[in-house]
Amino acid sequence: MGYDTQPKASHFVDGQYIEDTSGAVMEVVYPATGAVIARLHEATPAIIEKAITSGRRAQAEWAGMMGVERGRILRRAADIMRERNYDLSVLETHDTGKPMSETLYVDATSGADALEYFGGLAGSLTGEHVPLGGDWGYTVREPLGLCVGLGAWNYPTQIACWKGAPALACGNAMIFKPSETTPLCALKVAEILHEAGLPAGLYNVIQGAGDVGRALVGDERVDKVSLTGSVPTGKRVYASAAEGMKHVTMELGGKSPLVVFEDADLDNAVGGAILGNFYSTGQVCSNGTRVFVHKSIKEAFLKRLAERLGSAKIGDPLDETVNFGPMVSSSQRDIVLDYIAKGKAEGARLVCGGSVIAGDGFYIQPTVFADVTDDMVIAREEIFGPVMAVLDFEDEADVIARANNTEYGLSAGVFTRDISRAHRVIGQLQAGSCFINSYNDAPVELPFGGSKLSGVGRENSKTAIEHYSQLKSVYVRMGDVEAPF
Ligand SMILES: NC(=O)c1ccc[n+]([C@@H]2O[C@H](COP(=O)([O-])OP(=O)(O)OC[C@H]3O[C@@H](n4cnc5c(N)ncnc54)[C@H](O)[C@@H]3O)[C@@H](O)[C@H]2O)c1
Ligand SMILES: O=CCc1c[nH]cn1
Repeated sequence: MGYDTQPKASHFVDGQYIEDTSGAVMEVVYPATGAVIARLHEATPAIIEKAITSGRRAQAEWAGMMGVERGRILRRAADIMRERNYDLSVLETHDTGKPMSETLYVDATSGADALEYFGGLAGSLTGEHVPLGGDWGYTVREPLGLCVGLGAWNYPTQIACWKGAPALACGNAMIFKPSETTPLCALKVAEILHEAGLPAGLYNVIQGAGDVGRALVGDERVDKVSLTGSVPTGKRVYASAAEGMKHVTMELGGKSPLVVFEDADLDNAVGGAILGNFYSTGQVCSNGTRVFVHKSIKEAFLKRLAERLGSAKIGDPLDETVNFGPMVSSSQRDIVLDYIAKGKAEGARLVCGGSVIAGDGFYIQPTVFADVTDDMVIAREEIFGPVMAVLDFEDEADVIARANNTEYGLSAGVFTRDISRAHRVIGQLQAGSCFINSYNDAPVELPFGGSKLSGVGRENSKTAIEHYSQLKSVYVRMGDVEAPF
């Protein structure tokens, strides 16, 4: 069948596509060519109001349904997503520029995993019985109410599902606002959920940039906000949510360390560094962009890395043999080019890449800097593009201290054949999502999220249930009440 990149309308609210052409025009640009592939409108106050009122109305009934019934709908949506994986992957590629060699295996499939996993859990979200001598108590797990999801542009389908699936499983409604850069995929998630039987109003998608997000976060009828985005946005959204004492999940940025010891399997370590720096053209929050390599193997590591980067197939992301696509936008590419210039100016050694690739799309070469020192800007700030910084180390305690010397704490990885060292080092690294002899795996069964400035709360796994529900405690007295007077 194939999806049209121009959706029927900009927003999906109360079970149907709706439009309000008085909202500012948003042009959707295909990163591989620079062509405009859709025109949408930002949500107006009227659209925002409809999303909130329909969400609240629908949530009250949804919360009263049995968990297994809610779960059945989510699992049906997962099946539909898997059936439509090809078309969803083509759309994801148009939205983001990520190559089909990735989107076919990661995006809708990861979204379907979340729907399936939380659909499976929905029937088991119970409280507990607490014996209290002659009396007893019990807890009831209740939904939070109306949740708002705010998405980043790197994984539009995955983010829409990672937030929507646990929210709905717990009996909440969700209004999801995708990134203004990649607004197309979440509309398909909403369509599929409703096709699977989700009652109207429970998963509304509305479009817009920061202003629309701000209006949602500031509305007193919203009970929870889950943001995937940058640290500066996270600080603003967290502060605004705090005004209304709303629940929050913050999935923010990082500058994560990947430590390669001298006994590591070299090709596996190089593979991990490639996955942690160049997958999705480097636009992954958890990327291990500070690669600490033991001095004794540094040159061998760099040689093998340069060889393997030489075989990257850069090009049309719709060609399934291509494995490195464009950046999401020209402005993001400019940010990355600016960092590359800073790396050169600060005296880092450019091992490979460093330039744009001529043409209409937003391509840039996979770039590796060596001899990077801790104080350089490219070792301190999140670049969110295909730029790897390789730093030397010789001592375990020293590299742990240097790896932790950052305000971020999203991810960390270690490559070594010494299993004791692997666990000892990971145990001391300050990060929420860690990897041993691997990098960037994000299965739905494991919690995902950061510490320090990288975030609050966790997505995925049973832990996410804690972030989309709350417990009511009930004390039951079996005898008479003894009052003092
Ligand atoms: N930890 C994670 O899971 C994760 C995953 C993907 C991306 N990220 C991070 O996201 C960033 C890149 O994405 P981005 O550029 O889209 O992030 P961003 O912070 O610019 O925007 C994120 C979302 O917040 C919205 N927004 C912006 N200002 C707002 C405000 N004041 N109130 C409410 N909403 C507002 C945007 O419209 C967008 O939908 C990187 O820092 C990356 O590390 C984190
Ligand atoms: O971009 C961050 C979320 C993520 C990590 N791996 C896959 N998705």
